[in-house]
Amino acid sequence: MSGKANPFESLQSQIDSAAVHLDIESDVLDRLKHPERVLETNLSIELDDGRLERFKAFRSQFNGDRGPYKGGIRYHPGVTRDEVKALSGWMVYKCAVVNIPYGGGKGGIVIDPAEYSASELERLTRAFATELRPFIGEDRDIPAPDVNTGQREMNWIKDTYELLENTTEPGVITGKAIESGGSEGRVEATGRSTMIAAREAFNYLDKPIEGARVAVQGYGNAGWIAANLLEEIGATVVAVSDSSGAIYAEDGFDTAAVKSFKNETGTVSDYEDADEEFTNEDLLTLNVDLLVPAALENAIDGDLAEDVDADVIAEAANGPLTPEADEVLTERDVHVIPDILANAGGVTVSYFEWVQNRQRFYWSEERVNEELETIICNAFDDLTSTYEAHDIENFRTAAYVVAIQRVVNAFEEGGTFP
Ligand SMILES: NC(=O)C1=CN([C@@H]2O[C@H](COP(=O)(O)OP(=O)(O)OC[C@H]3O[C@@H](n4cnc5c(N)ncnc54)[C@H](O)[C@@H]3O)[C@@H](O)[C@H]2O)C=CC1
Ligand SMILES: O=C(O)CCC(=O)C(=O)O
Repeated sequence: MSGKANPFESLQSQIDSAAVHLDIESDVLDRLKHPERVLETNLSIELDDGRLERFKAFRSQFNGDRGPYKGGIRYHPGVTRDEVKALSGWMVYKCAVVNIPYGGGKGGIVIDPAEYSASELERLTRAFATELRPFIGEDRDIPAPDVNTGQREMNWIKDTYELLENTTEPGVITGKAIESGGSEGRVEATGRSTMIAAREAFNYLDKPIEGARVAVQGYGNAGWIAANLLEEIGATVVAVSDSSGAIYAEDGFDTAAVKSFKNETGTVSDYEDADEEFTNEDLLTLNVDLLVPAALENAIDGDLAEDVDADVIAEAANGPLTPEADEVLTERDVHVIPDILANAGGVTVSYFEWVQNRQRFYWSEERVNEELETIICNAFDDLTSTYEAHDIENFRTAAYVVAIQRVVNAFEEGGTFP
């Protein structure tokens, strides 16, 4: 996690901004701002050289009013208890804004996975799955991938859970490999919803997406797919970055070629067809039509927001803007498509995966993408009609108004979503 803002306080401030537009009792509001429970555990595993090492891990279950807790597991040295709490809260409102029947959860292990072997990571992941076992289940809490985790880790968790429970329950986790019960389209889903949300926003704002100049911060699962699909619909991706630095091409990148280069070398820096290399800060303040932060929280704070030179920001990452940045950008008339909508494709296709697992009936990629398109477009329409009807200051607050109302309705109806 970069920057100084505490992401849990950012979440609470986003909820407060929306509550102004809603008629919610203060005790109910207070409940919406705190996790129901947080598991904190120490995982000791044997390293390849025989030593033991201890890793701190968390799982936060924020709110289950609309269904089982749902959300990814992150492996990163910057993971903290408050970060996991914030990420689990964002999941609650994300699932509500796209209207899928889940609450929100999130987990993390404090580790730089690049420093460990595959067998060490497997032992650690299986140890975490063993700790999580009593708290998860297809109707209880359903983890998924996030930063530095993917199909491999999800398969290890599923396998450990099923061995311990002596059952077959692929819906206990999503983001699995296809052969283990994963869904077509899940790997691409986060970047796909970012593209759809950006396309809808440009349409709403009467700006052409064809030829729009795009900068993407973070070239992992979410960022590279968003870049690739935006290129596919005619935008020009002029800048991309990862933790090693940023690169620029005036006429736009062949995003798939940059990805192949990153796969080979581990970074986007030194990519031969770039016009220039610069810093991540330069990328965030580049003159573009669309900026896509797709790395970590707090990428843009209030000071940096003064220098942002984009018309629209689509948040593929969770929490990339601080509340101060939001204030500055609203003032400057920069439209921000919030994370809880822009990156909701990931959890939406996780929902499709869970449905397919439970029915033991698997969909084509075409069907997955069509259903995803419908859900994200409907959510964008809900957002903009609320934005207009209540004369709300920005898209983020409008999204929270829609989402909070749905959570409160479920709570007041006295139980979980069917
Ligand atoms: N994977 C998923 O399904 C979903 C991911 N997200 C969010 O998207 C964001 C990225 O996640 P993934 O793409 O899955 O992770 P990832 O691990 O595949 O990629 C992260 C990328 O960010 C880069 N990065 C890290 N720090 C950076 C910095 N300071 N400046 C520039 N680049 C930096 C890394 O080098 C890497 O390219 C996170 O906020 C995550 O929570 C949100 C919804 C679903
Ligand atoms: O696929 C999921 O269940 C959750 C993905 C996730 O962690 C997120 O949307 O931030």
